Amino acid sequence: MTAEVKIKFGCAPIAWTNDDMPELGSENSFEQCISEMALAGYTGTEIGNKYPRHPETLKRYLDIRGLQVVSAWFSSFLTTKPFEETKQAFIEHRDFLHAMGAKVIVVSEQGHSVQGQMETPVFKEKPVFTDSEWDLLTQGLEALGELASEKGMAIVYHHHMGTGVQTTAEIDRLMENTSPEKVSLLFDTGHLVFSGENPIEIYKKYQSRIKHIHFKDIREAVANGVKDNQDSFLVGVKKGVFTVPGDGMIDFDPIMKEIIESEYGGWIVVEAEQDPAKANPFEYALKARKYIDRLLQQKELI
Ligand SMILES: O=C1C[C@@H](O)[C@H](O)[C@@H](O)C1=O
Ligand SMILES: [Co+2]
Repeated sequence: MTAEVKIKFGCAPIAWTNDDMPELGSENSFEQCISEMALAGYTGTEIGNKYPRHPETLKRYLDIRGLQVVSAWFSSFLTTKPFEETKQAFIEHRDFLHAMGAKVIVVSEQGHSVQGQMETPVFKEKPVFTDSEWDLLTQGLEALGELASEKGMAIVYHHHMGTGVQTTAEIDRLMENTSPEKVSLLFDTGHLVFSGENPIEIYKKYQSRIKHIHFKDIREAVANGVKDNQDSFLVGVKKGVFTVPGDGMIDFDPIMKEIIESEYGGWIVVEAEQDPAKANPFEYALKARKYIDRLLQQKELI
């Protein structure tokens, strides 16, 4: 090794069983999922709906496979529900992740979100927050950030297709109106490129606040089709808009260069939801791991 790579690589279970559409991959078991992740060379995992929710039980399954919990998704409803409701659910989620040794908590605002709606065109009908909803969001996120820091953790905000924080302007507004001490950012390559944003620009601008990364690639023709046909986010996923890094339109080489130059020391999680009946999750997880290794080898980092 010629230089120190501080990045750790994890894999998301969504390629085996999709939490947004549990019928996708319902046949894949929890143990198959984590065994295949480990076999493909990952050391971290996020949490899916088949994972045991009891920390000691989950640890037993993961430890013997050399896996650790990196984070897990949390849906906030700061713009549509009383803060207390989000707060109670968040504390439960935080305490579980803390018991599992995770350092960051993925948060995404689902108030007015269309990401889970099968019939709603994702580009045309994504929500746009009003000024007062923005205030509820930014103040609520700062409060969640304070709750996270009570346990030495941080919240990482997940910009997402079909939500009120999707575009560059919306990410900018969120970052400008929240304190870096309380709200960090998750950088998801797939969502940025699908939305038409420039991932390098976002990475450069917010590298000091990016504490978690999701790597996914985009099948360009499918993404264009989703836009032209006015498909929903979920229909786009079923059609195969997402795939693993190295299999789509995104050039990860300059992205990896920025990440390495910024001395990023967190996790990069390969998260490429697609229909497991069409894209074997183990095969694709391995393909991504080999592609990432090739990128690091070209930079003489491994
Ligand atoms: O991080 C994520 C979690 C999923 O549930 C979501 O829909 C996916 O697209 C994603 O990026
Ligand atoms: Co993601």
